[in-house]
Amino acid sequence: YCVLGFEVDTVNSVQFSNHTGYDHWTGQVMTANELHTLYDGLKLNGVNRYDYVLTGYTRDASFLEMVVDIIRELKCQNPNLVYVCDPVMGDQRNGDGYMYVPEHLLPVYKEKVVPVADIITPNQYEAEILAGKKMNTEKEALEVMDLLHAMGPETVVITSSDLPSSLGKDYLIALGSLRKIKADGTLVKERIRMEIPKVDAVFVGTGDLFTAMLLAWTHTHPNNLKMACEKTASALQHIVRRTINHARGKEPGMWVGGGMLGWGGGTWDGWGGLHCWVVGCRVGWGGCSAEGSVRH
Ligand SMILES: Nc1ncnc2c1ncn2[C@@H]1O[C@H](COP(=O)(O)OP(=O)(O)O)[C@@H](O)[C@H]1O
Ligand SMILES: Cc1ncc(COP(=O)(O)O)c(C=O)c1O
Repeated sequence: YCVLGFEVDTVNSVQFSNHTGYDHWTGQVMTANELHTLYDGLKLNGVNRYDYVLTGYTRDASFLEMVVDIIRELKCQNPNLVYVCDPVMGDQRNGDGYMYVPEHLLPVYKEKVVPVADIITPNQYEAEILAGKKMNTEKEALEVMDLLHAMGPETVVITSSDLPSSLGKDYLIALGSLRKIKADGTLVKERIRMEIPKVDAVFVGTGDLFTAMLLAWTHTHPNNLKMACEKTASALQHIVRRTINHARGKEPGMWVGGGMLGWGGGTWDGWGGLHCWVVGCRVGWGGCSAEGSVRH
């Protein structure tokens, strides 16, 4: 199907009853073999040419390694392919970080996946464990982003952090960094900081949604990370506000959960012709979350 002008092929990396923030969850984790089988089908039909690949939540190390093999092959098919990786591993609550996927995935992300990624979207905790360095100040955050660039990706966006905001404690900080070596050898560097008004609730799936939106907006604004991030954050802000209003009974007529969140204004039609492969979307029901939106 076609969303925001992208024709998207989705592959489940897991199929769970609900997201793992619930007390219980059941379902299947897809294996490397199963992914390979699907990819083989695409190859046999000669339809394995993509403009973008986006990966998210995964629990299986060999699956991740297979993703890397496939990315390499897809990049041979299309050298301009952009791989957008959300290294979904964990989060922090009240300053304490924790992993919600098996710990042995970290070295696979570090040594194999991040090096082939063009854009990565870790949260603060994920950025810190990938770089092996804490970020307590903005200066340290810039150093962490430089360490992540050195691992491979041209674009690093830290989707949320608890760095202090000059606007007060009701704002969360997101940071972005674009580091590009142009054909003539000059280094282009763009750093951005966004202060995002906090909604007093915990959302699951917003990181996934952020990554999907960033993919779409960096396509429209390939050399303007600020613009791409602003448009991404704007959509997120609309969606979390509508979600919380709905959850509190203030907004009628909208579905929450199961993949039917409304968009907060703007028209994104008519981009046409792009082909994108999303690995790692999830199907979930119930709760106050934005999870369906990742299926873009
Ligand atoms: N409580 C919140 N209030 C406002 N915006 C939020 C909130 N939680 C998440 N977001 C939005 O979702 C984006 C992704 O944040 P988050 O879900 O914390 O990332 P991750 O899932 O990678 O940890 C943020 O940049 C912000 O735009
Ligand atoms: C199945 C699944 N996918 C993805 C995520 C990541 O969610 P977020 O987008 O908030 O980082 C989680 C977090 O619990 C999850 O359980």
